[in-house]
Amino acid sequence: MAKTPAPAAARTTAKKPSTAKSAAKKPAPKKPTGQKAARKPATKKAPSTAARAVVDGGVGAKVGAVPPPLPGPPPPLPGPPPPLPGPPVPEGLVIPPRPPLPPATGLSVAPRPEAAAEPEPVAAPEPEPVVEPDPVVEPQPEAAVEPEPVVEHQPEPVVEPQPAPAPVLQAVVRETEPVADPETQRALVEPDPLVEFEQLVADLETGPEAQTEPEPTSTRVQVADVPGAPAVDTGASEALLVALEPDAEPVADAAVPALTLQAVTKSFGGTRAVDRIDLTVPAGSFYGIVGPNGAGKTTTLSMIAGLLRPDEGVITVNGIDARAQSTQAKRAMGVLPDRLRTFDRLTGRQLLYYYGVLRGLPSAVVESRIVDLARAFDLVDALGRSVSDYSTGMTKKVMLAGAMIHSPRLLVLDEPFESVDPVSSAVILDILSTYVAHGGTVILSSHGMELVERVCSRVAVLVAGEVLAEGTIDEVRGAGTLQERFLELAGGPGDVEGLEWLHAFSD
Ligand SMILES: Nc1ncnc2c1ncn2[C@@H]1O[C@H](COP(=O)(O)OP(=O)(O)OP(=O)(O)O)[C@@H](O)[C@H]1O
Repeated sequence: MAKTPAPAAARTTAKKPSTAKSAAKKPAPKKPTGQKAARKPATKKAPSTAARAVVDGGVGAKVGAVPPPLPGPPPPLPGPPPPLPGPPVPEGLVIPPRPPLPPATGLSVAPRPEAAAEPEPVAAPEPEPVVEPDPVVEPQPEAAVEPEPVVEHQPEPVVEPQPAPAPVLQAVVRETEPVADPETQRALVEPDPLVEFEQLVADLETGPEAQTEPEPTSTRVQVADVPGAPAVDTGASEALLVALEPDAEPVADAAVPALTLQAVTKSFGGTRAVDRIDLTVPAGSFYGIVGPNGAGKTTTLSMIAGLLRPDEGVITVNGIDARAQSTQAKRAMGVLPDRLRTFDRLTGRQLLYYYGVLRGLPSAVVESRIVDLARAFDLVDALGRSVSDYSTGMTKKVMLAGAMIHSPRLLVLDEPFESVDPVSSAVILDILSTYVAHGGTVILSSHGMELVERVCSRVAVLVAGEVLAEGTIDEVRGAGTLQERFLELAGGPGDVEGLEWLHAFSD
């Protein structure tokens, strides 16, 4: 097909893109299965004195040497275990007000039956059990202070009570460990403290307007069935949009772009991932970033989201310098990161609750929005399950829901439609389009040229870290399609010569 040159209107960089393809990214790390180590039997009975003597090879290990039963009352159970070691709380962390704990959640640190039965007399003094009936002497102090039962059973009561807000917070803090895992946290390759958790914690400082946000009167629209997919509640998306309509508070200056990047640069070692790019995303626009693998899309979006720090350049969000006033900038954003890193040992409901309360929303508002989001994203039946057991598409949907729950003005979405089924994609598109129509701004990356062409108002073509074309869809694609223009800018398909061996089958 003949290639049509881009119109002059499009801001198209004349330079020829590098034909060298960037190295493919490492495959996403396998999701943890969340299995726990098998517990050892909880009630391990202490052997009798004689039996211990046999086991220990002690002298006089004869059956007949079993002493008579103790005359006195049974020794008291060891006291309650020491308090649970608290998770490290980041400095400055302010835990939002929590609703009262539900009854019988198992969160209590009172001694559990297993812990009480656990006292294995490791080195109990044996000498005179009969003449020493004093129950104070008999209980083994080792068992009383042994921390093992506490540590071993600790995770269960935290995760089990699904609708309980308090366990959510506790589990969340504990789940910060994976964030520091170098295998799964590419963003942590550099010594940048701005990780997602910090971002969310910083959002605890959310202003009073969010704290006092009234419960939205979520007009539940009844299900308007999607043909062929009655399970998806598209009506919920409308109800959701009532709740998620971007903050009605007017921006100081409507002419202020939702997002700007000026000469933003990022290198990883010798790899210049983003090379002095300039972008302006008008408020209320649906903005697409496209580019081949390794072009720098994720790096760009991660810098916008505050997950990576630019080496150079300035990013503003609603006119706010994202570096100088990072908390305010982050408060205005909802982020779907490229890799589905999240606290996946929580259930979907817990995760969404966590997203909401860390954004400063009142508990009742969060719970109401969870209902709306779950219906819109077809996650109602999955809310009670651990996110680690979700499919990739389900995980993406619950994280997208979490990005929206505080109705931010700007959504930064890295490949939001990847792995999502067509029906859910249609619902998400519907939600996002209406969100933009109500004044919200979406910036997303995608490999779907047809989708970008259809839904985005503006697009930037990023190749080898540089913006080679930017403008409205019509400006960038010219007389052809966006796909044709993309291939022209990205250097066309790779060279398939040399693969003839593939056609000479090995069997
Ligand atoms: N943490 C990192 N450490 C080292 N190199 C990195 C890191 N992150 C990105 N890169 C490199 O930066 C370049 C841009 O990567 P990036 O992930 O931004 O591309 P992308 O356009 O999102 O690609 P894709 O379409 O495959 O998702 C690539 O060469 C990549 O290998």
